[in-house]
Amino acid sequence: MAGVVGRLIRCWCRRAVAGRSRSALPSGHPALHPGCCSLKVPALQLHVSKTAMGASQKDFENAMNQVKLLKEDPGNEVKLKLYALYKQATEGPCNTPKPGVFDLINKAKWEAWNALGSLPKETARQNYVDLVSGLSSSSDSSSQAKPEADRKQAEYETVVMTSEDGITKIMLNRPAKKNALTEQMYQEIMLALEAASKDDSTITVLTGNGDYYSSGNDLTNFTNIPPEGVEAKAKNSAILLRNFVGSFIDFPKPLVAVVNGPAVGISVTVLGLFDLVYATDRATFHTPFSHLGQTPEGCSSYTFPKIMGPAKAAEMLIFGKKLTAGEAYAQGLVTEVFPDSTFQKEVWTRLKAYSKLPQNALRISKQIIRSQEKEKLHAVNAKESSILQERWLSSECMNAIMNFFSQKAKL
Ligand SMILES: CCCCCCCCCC/C=C\CC(=O)SCCNC(=O)CCNC(=O)[C@H](O)C(C)(C)COP(=O)(O)OP(=O)(O)OC[C@H]1O[C@@H](n2cnc3c(N)ncnc32)[C@H](O)[C@@H]1OP(=O)(O)O
Repeated sequence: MAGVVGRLIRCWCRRAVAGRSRSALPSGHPALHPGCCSLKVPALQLHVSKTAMGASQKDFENAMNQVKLLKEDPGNEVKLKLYALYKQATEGPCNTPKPGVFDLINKAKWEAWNALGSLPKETARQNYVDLVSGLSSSSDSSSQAKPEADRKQAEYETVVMTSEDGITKIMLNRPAKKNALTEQMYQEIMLALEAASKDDSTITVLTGNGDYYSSGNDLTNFTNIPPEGVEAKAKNSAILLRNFVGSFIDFPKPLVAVVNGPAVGISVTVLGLFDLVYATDRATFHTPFSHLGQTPEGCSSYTFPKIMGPAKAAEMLIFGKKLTAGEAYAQGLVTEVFPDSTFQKEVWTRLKAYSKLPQNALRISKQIIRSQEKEKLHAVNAKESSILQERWLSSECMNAIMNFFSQKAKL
């Protein structure tokens, strides 16, 4: 553990001495880079959508996220199209000098972009959204060819995904670490939610294995600093956080938290985006953000004051007051509390009964309720993530993380 503390201190000092290092994200398209495969560049036949100029900035951002979740490599030709449309949509017509004849990769990218001529930004944005939507549906249909049960579990190491009786259960599975959320786990939860949104189940459940629901963000996430530096890490983490919370905001089916024990940090804040929260009476709800030099996420800066009123939300989110399950119920964060001895039995009996209700009616009712707020929630998510990106670089945050590891090292 002393090693971890040492690494943290070195990273922090490097940042202080070296000043601001640049982002690890390459310029150009955020997710796909045609340069890594073959260099054949076909003539680009760009399809101009019937609904040109209809895609909003949010549709565009969703499509960019969708690209990251594609299960199959779409190939060089498509990647070049995506790259070109992305550049056209964000920067307009190609405005950079043509790369030299031996700079094959950048030349291919430049030619793809340049081929779009003066295509309006809005049309490029719409074409990008259309192209991604086509890719997502074909990647879904090809993955459906595999037996669902095999496909589901084989993809995950940190969560267990099962489907039974119309209920898909996503179980956080690092009980020895109190289900602290590693970067891999954030990714796997997003993938699992994506799969659950498309499977034939009626209800999706998130729960934890062991005595904890989750102890929140795994603090060792702060110690894996890439060579690009701590700022690049913070930037990538803010993108990860935003995508993670976004997948709860956009989840289309009834989503239930089965809170089997204490919950900390981000595992608490996203509860405001669930449709039902069932808790054992052993559960507690704790958001020690200020203690960690951090600020609220998971849209809690918006959902908590709405759910429990600003005064109680402030006690939790600003001052880090830990709530018992009974208190969380009284404040509207929890739907119902069950005695620990009968928790699993009672909750699953209830959920099995709910899962027999007409599937489409449940889904549509959820969407009516949530759609009123979606735009707002995405805006709050973006703001919270960008504030945290700055916070993670603060000495308050770094010192708090070092304290956690120093305490452990002393034990
Ligand atoms: C810049 C990079 C960021 C990248 C992240 C991307 C997106 C993140 C966005 C969210 C940001 C923050 C939101 C939050 O979630 S803040 C809350 C963070 N969580 C905590 O502060 C909890 C820390 N843990 C504890 O206080 C205690 O462990 C506990 C949960 C109260 C349990 O105490 P205990 O005595 O019952 O058990 P303990 O022996 O401590 O734990 C068993 C082992 O598990 C390890 N562990 C538990 N929780 C965490 C954790 N959150 N991170 C890392 N490790 C954790 C603990 O260290 C023990 O390990 P070991 O057996 O000693 O090896």
